[in-house]
Amino acid sequence: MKTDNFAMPQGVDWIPVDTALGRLRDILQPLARTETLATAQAAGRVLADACIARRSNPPQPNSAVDGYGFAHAATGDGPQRLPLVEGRAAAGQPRAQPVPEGRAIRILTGATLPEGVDTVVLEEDTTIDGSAVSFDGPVKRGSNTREAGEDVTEGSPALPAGHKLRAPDLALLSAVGIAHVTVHRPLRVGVLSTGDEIIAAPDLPALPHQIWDANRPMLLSLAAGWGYEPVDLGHAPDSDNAVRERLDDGARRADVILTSGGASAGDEDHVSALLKSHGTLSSWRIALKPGRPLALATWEGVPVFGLPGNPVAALVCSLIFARPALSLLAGAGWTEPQGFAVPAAFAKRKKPGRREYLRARLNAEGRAEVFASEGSGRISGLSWADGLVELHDGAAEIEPGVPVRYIPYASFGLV
Ligand SMILES: Nc1nc2c(c(=O)[nH]1)N[C@H]1C(S)=C(S)[C@@H](COP(=O)(O)OP(=O)(O)OC[C@H]3O[C@@H](n4cnc5c(N)ncnc54)[C@H](O)[C@@H]3O)O[C@H]1N2
Ligand code: MOO
Repeated sequence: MKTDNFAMPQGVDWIPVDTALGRLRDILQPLARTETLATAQAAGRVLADACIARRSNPPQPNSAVDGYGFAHAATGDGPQRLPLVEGRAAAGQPRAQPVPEGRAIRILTGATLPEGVDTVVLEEDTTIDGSAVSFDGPVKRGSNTREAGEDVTEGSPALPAGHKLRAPDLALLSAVGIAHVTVHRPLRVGVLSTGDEIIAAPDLPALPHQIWDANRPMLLSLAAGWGYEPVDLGHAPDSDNAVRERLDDGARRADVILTSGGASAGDEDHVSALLKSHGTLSSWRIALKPGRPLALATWEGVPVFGLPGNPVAALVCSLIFARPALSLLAGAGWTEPQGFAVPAAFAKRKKPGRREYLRARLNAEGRAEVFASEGSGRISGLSWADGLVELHDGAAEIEPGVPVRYIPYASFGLV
């Protein structure tokens, strides 16, 4: 981190979402640990260095189709008839002898163009009579061929540092001869739940006043889905010592810690209290619904995101704040979710002052419908939804048909 705390400038009270995001982006820096992996094993990892093409793709000019190759110079308008040379050129079986001007050769897709061939005519556009191929001219010079390096040239960057490797990237790197890549080590994301009412797992008995931990499995799974190493820090009751012990454990085993619960300023909000007494807490009151309280701190130098306890707020805060922040820490840079304007299937009057995220999904007409309740404890709405509708900070009068910004879960890397 560039500074050891997340303090907002003096006088900032309710923090607009964009200000909070800008602040996080300024404060956080990538963690430097890297390792070298075989390209084939590196899917999901983030490149620490640019990958420079060891050779061009394609390495040599070749044919894009099955057909007949020849020198363009010997052809013209109208019917063409070129005698065929013996043999053929096929992928992996290059032809050593040149093709004389005025003659043609049988050539297959992917075959290196033999010397003397710069143009290929598609098999379906030809007729063969004995030892000659006929077709209608004119044929464009270079047609149905692929130039050496037309895709990637040797020595050029095939992929930049910070790129997260996906399946197609393994194809590209392999094609240009890159067998090993230097990648960031996966970010270790510690997840801790807090609260006296929380029972660690649903296979344990719970009294009526107790609830099973819903946030921890959700956050661990989010971290894993984003390509990080989830580190389960368990659950701590509302006691300074218990929370302290878990945070110490987290600082040893994780690069960043997500806690949930105890983030606001109530009597039992031990996470805030403890982080504050440790000296590096900034409690951000964000102009956001749901997810108003967000505690940001460092514990033994490890960034801690104190997410609100309500599961809906915990998820929204994770998607909006933790996701881009973790991406930056992991070396993949800041990320913005991709949203789409779609007509609303609902009506809502919104007051100015807070940005709102509504649990949403697209109906059969491609309109965004929203979950019946905005209650921050209504976990079922998170499962009902396939994404979020984002309502900007100002006032809004939404009627059915009015365009709204819909962000699918998939745009948040939530699958
Ligand atoms: N006086 C005020 N009270 C509250 C405010 C406020 O600004 N002033 N903000 C409200 C909002 S908004 C939220 S969100 C919550 C956030 O509170 P905490 O982060 O301190 O969370 P808790 O009080 O510990 O829990 C809130 C709620 O969530 C349940 N919970 C907590 N952890 C889990 C878990 N792991 N799995 C399932 N459910 C969990 C907890 O039982 C509570 O019902 O504060 C409001 N109050
Ligand atoms: O963050 Mo709270 O859940 O907005 O309601």
